[in-house]
This record gives sequence, C-alpha cells and structure tokens, in this order.
Amino acid sequence: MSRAIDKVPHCTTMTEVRQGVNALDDILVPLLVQRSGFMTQAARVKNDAQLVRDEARIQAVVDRVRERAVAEGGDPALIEQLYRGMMELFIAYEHQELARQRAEGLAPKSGQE
Ligand SMILES: O=C(O)C(=O)C[C@]1(C(=O)O)C=C[C@@H](O)C=C1
Repeated sequence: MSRAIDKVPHCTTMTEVRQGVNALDDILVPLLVQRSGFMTQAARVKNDAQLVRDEARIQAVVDRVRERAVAEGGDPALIEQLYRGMMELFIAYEHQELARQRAEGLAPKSGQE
C-alpha cells in the first residue's frame, strides 16, 4: 500500500519543489471547488442559518481526517489545523450561499422569517 507521503520525491531545486506543488494544486483546486458546491447544497437543505455551524459534525470531520492523515504518513495536527481553518471559511461561504438562495426565492422554512 503506497502512502501519500511516499509519493513525494527528493527535490534538489526549488523549481522541482514548485513544479510538484503546482501539479498538486491542479488536483486540489477542482476538489475544493467541488467541496464548495456541497456547501451550496447544504445551505439549501438546512435552509436555516442556525444550523449552518454544526460543532458535532466539525469534530467528526476532524477525527476522520486526522485518521486519514496518519494512514497517509502525514502530520495529523497539521491536517486538523488546515481542516478547522477551511471549515470556518466554508461555514462563512454556506451562510453566503443561504443568503443568496433566499434572495433568489428560496422560501424560509415554516415558522421562520
Ligand atoms: O456537514 C455539514 O453540516 C456542513 O455544512 C459541511 C461542513 C464542512 O465544511 O464539512 C460545514 C459546516 C458545518 O459546521 C460542518 C461541516
């Protein structure tokens, strides 16, 4: 079984390092865009600003990605920090997407304004 960390080559120049980083960013950006699309979906499904931040789910995601990081030979603390920061940005985006969809006609759930 090949771990992600084992796929990083030994680099001797910054050109090599940056080529490697660019190649990974070409994979990461489309995945991040796709993940952001699920925030749009979540905003519509929840349809309630009070439900956007879900601390139990945040902790479950952190626990899961820490485990994945270890399995791939990475630093779980780094991955946790990245995910906590990223989820804060996605929470802000989810609020933005809920507001946008409401402005475009998404009706508030009954009992809400
Ligand atoms: O799972 C959700 O409820 C989401 O809205 C997604 C997500 C995430 O970025 O993974 C974002 C906000 C929540 O606080 C928890 C998790």
